[in-house]
Amino acid sequence: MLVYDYSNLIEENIGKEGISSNFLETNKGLLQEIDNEIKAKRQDGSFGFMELPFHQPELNEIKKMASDARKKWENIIVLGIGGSSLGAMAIHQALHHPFYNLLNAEKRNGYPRIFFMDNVDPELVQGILDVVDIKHTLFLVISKSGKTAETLSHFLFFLEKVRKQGDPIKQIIIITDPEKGPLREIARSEGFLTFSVPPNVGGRYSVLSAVGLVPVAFLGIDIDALLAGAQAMAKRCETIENPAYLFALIQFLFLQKGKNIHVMFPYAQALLGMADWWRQLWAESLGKEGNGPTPVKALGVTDQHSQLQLYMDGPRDKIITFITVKDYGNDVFIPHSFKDFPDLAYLGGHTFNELIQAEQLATEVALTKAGCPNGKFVLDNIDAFTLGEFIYCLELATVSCGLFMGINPLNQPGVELGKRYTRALMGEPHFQEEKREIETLKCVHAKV
Ligand SMILES: O=P(O)(O)OC[C@H]1O[C@H](O)[C@H](O)[C@@H](O)[C@@H]1O
Repeated sequence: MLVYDYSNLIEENIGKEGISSNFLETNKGLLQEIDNEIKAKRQDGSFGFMELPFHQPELNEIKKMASDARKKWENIIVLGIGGSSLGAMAIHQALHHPFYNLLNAEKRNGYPRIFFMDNVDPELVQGILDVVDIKHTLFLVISKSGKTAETLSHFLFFLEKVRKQGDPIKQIIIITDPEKGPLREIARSEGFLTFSVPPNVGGRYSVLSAVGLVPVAFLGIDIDALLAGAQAMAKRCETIENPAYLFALIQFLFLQKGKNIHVMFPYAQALLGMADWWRQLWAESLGKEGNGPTPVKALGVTDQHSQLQLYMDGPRDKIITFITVKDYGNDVFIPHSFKDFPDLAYLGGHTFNELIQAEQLATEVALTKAGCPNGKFVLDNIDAFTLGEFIYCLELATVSCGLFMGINPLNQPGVELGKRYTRALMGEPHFQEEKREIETLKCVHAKV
């Protein structure tokens, strides 16, 4: 069971930088208000992501399709960006192999290799053709809006290749809004197989919909367990003192104290993708109206040797959240050699599990001693159930934090403007006004 430990955020442990130990009492009224608002928004359908663990009309179809088709394909290429790829990428990385992006060269236990095309760098687009054989590749085209330029460009590029070398009807699956958007229309007219993203679930909250479930089902990941974990967390969140609300409230209280850099620091290589997924969720949801925390991802132990000096001794503008794992599942001993060298001898006979745990605890205690607020999510192990708990917890925490801050955690007006400018620059005729704005923008060109 996922636990959120906030001991080192309390004054008694951390000193004057911390929050008072009766912060829960003091904020009970506020928590109750937010809880009421969340329940109302769930009821009126605004927070559609809260239904995903319980309501999956396409679940059986996803499972059947994935189990029938996965042995057939050598490769899966996901064409999607942001919320349409980060979640599946994170789950895959967490449950399959921490080096998934390096080791994609081989099929894993008979399941397809997976590639996430989440950039339009021409090197990447062209480069994938050296690695996969188009004839043996299934494409998952994922876009909630169906309008994202990056995803549509990839779609056009690969569709042409498939038309020449394969069969688009067999090789392309579209995941998009059930009714509207160009991808839905194209799927209808071309007859592509589709799955739906519920209209009331925004991209970055969609990992537990077909957006995340379809790609990971193809890899043999237990999507029932993923949803069961999310359900279990949702049940825990029926009472006010739950990990999601407390995490959100604490981040909010520290934000008010000027700690506007929020660091997610997993001590597990496999969870780096989860920190990346959370980074989008937190940044796009909470960066609004001139306010908001800057989410940073770090990796234990790697970043002890890169970022920790700054966290420990730099400006007091950070709150750190470790993610720790009790059982890594795969333990490895450090051999006894060079017993006469004290610098090596003490390591021999320990496991790497012990070493990573010791390094995490050492960092935690050092940060606490230095007065740097730090909390932690404690995971028993890394499995589909725990990831489901974690995902739901952080999604709920994100909207809660947004409500504490008094902003809308569901929109992303800043990103939308950039998307419109891209379309204007690429010649989309409906975006003439944006084109004029770009042309008339009086920028000072200061260059050396
Ligand atoms: O799923 P799509 O509609 O293609 O959107 C993909 C991504 O586009 C933008 O960057 C949004 O800010 C993200 O929240 C979204 O996940």
